[in-house]
Amino acid sequence: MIATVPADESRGATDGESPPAALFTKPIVELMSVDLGYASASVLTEVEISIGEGQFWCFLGPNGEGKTTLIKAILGALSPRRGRIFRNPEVFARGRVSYVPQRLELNPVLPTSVREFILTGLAGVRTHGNQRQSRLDRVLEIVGLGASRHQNYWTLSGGQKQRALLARALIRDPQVLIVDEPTAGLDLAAAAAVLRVLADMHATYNVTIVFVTHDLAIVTRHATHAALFKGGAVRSGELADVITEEALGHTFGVPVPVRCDEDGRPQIQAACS
Ligand SMILES: Nc1ncnc2c1ncn2[C@@H]1O[C@H](COP(=O)(O)OP(=O)(O)OP(=O)(O)O)[C@@H](O)[C@H]1O
Repeated sequence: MIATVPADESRGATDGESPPAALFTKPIVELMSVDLGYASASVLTEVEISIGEGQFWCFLGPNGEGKTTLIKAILGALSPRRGRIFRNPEVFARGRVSYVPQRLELNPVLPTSVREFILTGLAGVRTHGNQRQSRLDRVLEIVGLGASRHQNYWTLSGGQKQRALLARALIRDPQVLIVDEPTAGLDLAAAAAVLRVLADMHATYNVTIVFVTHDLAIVTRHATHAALFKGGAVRSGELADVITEEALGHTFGVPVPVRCDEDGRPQIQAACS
């Protein structure tokens, strides 16, 4: 696990007993006593969350509780009404954060091949020589859309569109990938394909993942950390500290039986009768 230090402390250790400096990575993003809202409407208050390098976060909670609002604040698209947000400049200033939205608001009348669509993800990224092509080939292979590269994006199935959206995010070579309900509405195989890509990005390339989902099975299987959204409050931290019967019951208003496996990882017990 990667420990975090407050944003204003410098990296590295000075005494011989300390762990390697790499363990003291600054947070990618940290919110301190942050309030968020729109016009006169308050959505979240007193948010405290610290997202570190290589962590896999799941944001979980009923509809309309502020998950997307927090993502907007993390991305800098919504200013806090109160409190402070630290964004690690080594990550944010270099454009190494990719966001996959829930839906894409584009005009379907525009003819766009899958290839052209994915390449729009390189906007603002300097590439040299044949880097664009090699990046494109790589992400098409990762998401399994190589054979569809010349197809019209708008004729793809829902699952394929979701994978193209993911490829458009991956082509920036992100250090942080923020995905808003990428498996919603997908069949089991399509959802599994998207999840495989995210899990592989996390495990193989140490990409930090922030994943909004309503699926508890995904949370207990993949997350290292979780944030629960309810009534304007966010409860965040390591998975075992957050995914408890008490916290899930409070968040969803129904009992959710939780047991821990031998590694202390929370598991949701199936509700079979
Ligand atoms: N641009 C906006 N202007 C005003 N209110 C907004 C705006 N965007 C969101 N809201 C409101 O903020 C609240 C939180 O919305 P948000 O989209 O963050 O919730 P969410 O947890 O992501 O929901 P869902 O699970 O349905 O995607 C809702 O009451 C919503 O109506």
